[in-house]
Amino acid sequence: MSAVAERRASDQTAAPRGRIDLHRVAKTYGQGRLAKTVMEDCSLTIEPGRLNVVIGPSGCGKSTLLRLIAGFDQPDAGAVTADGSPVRGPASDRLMVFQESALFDWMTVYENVAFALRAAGRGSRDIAPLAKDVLERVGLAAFKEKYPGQLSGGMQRRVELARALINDPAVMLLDEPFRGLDAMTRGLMQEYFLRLYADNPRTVVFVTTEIDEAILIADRLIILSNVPARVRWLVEIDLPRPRTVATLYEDDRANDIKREAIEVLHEEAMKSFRGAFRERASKEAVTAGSK
Ligand SMILES: Nc1ncnc2c1ncn2[C@@H]1O[C@H](COP(=O)(O)OP(=O)(O)OP(=O)(O)O)[C@@H](O)[C@H]1O
Repeated sequence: MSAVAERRASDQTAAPRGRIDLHRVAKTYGQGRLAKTVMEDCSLTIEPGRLNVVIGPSGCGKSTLLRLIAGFDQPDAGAVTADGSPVRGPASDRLMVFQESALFDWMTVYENVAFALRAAGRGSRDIAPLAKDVLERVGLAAFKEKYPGQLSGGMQRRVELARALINDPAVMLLDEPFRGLDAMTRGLMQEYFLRLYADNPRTVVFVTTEIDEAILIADRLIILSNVPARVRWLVEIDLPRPRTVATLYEDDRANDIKREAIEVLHEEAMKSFRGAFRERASKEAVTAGSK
């Protein structure tokens, strides 16, 4: 058993952690004429220990949803709770892995991974076996003395995953973690991620814009509407694991889910397109009127 999994197993008497509830959440950015309501009356329950994938039209509020759960932003109305307690700010129990690399360039891979535990006052003897374990799990044990700049994009993302995982958070929030990687590296990262998840299950909210990626990894697929975001469609992805891209291509149920999801996404994207068109037309009217 891995060092991280052992730590988790020793805590098995506790109730499962990592339940997230959003109750009628609203979020607006900006003020006055620049105000943009990104989320309105949005309710959602994320059950503990499941891999939830969130997908939706561009700019619909996917990152906002993660930021509210992480506690980086506060709702203007409604409530976000984690295990029944209001989310009032970031906590080590809810960790976010960002779209872009947030590694410290001046620290080695090992130092990056160990950083949060060191900052929390843990000693080297305590940290070393955990760091060794997570680095092995992401296939980077041989690279622990390298600096981020010496690694490929895929390797940097794996360091990010290791850095989040070593803290053993109840909830992991991943904001398009494989964005920008070439197709082959992305495929490998999905495999790494699924293996890591199988060994270290927990609540995951994973944002992606790729429907194939979503169906490959999800226990549950959540499609958000066009802005203001609400849950538009929620489906259990009850396909057997382990899954591979090749087996999903030939699976009727996977293809049905994909077809339906694409229809919903298309409808929502068209609303976004029409909304942007109307917004532009009304701005032009205001500009013309002020001349
Ligand atoms: N801090 C902010 N101030 C003003 N507007 C913001 C802010 N953060 C996000 N927005 C706007 O809110 C909307 C939703 O943003 P968000 O990043 O949550 O969407 P998204 O679905 O993750 O987008 P993408 O698919 O492009 O990653 C966008 O129009 C964005 O421009």
